[in-house]
Amino acid sequence: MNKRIPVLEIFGPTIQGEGMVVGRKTMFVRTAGCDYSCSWCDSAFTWDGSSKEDIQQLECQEILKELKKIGGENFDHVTISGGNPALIASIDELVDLLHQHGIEVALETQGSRWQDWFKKIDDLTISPKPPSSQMKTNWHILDEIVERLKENHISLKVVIFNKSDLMYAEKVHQRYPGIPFFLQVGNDDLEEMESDHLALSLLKKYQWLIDQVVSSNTLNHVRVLPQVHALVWGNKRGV
Ligand SMILES: C[S@@+](CC[C@H](N)C(=O)[O-])C[C@H]1O[C@@H](n2cnc3c(N)ncnc32)[C@H](O)[C@@H]1O
Ligand SMILES: Nc1nc2[nH]cc(C(=O)O)c2c(=O)[nH]1
Ligand code: SF4
Ligand SMILES: [Mg+2]
Repeated sequence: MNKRIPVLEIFGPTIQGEGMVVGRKTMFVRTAGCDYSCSWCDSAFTWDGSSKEDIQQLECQEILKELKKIGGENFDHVTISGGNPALIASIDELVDLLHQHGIEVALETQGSRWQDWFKKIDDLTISPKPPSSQMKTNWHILDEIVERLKENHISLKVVIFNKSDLMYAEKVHQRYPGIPFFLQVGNDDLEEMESDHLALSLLKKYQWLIDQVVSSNTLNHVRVLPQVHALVWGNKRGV
């Protein structure tokens, strides 16, 4: 087994800008590689080859050292995202190491692959992909992942760009009614470098999404959120 983890960036402390622990002070570890290629991925550099020279193969001790170097004593929570961290078996050891140091661990993944170490994650977000992404959900795998995690602190988060994405979100929520459910504003302005312009357009999209959800009779026990980090810092990397 390869004990090293392909890491593209380590950053923070910042706040978790999305979903179930939004606002939580956290560090990020972003892994390289994804089994999907979503049309609107805001982290495409993790899988499209454009940053392949930045990938570092790190042991978990080295990751902890880098987290401490950047974050000092100013954090007690680490979010592992990607790419898809669920491709990497050796994250198991990283989760244990962080826990040994009193650090809580969150995970962002799309629900396409299972790892046994999911059971140890403190805040686990599963983000199945709607039609606008051009990806196809494997419902059998998703059913199994949700079933295995029913005792854990998990949530479902669907990014919304249009009405067919909303219909997909309704389907996901109806399929897993007991799981905390988040709808997230989609950002299709990934080239906008003027953060004020981006914030304005994202707020308009947030308003549209709220309007859609309040007028739905299937999306009742749900939460609607923007990507807070995109509102504050725009499309900047490493925040
Ligand atoms: C970059 S992904 C990495 C983790 C995992 N591959 C996944 O998709 O869940 C982290 C989160 O960002 C969301 N995301 C990616 N691109 C986005 C965009 N353009 N607008 C809004 N959310 C986006 C994903 O849906 C996911 O919830
Ligand atoms: N602040 C902040 N919050 C986030 N939540 C999920 C992120 C991700 O890219 O997975 C992300 C990110 O990149 N930055
Ligand atoms: S699954 Fe996540 S990282 Fe992979 S392409 Fe989609 S949004 Fe990007
Ligand atoms: Mg992101």
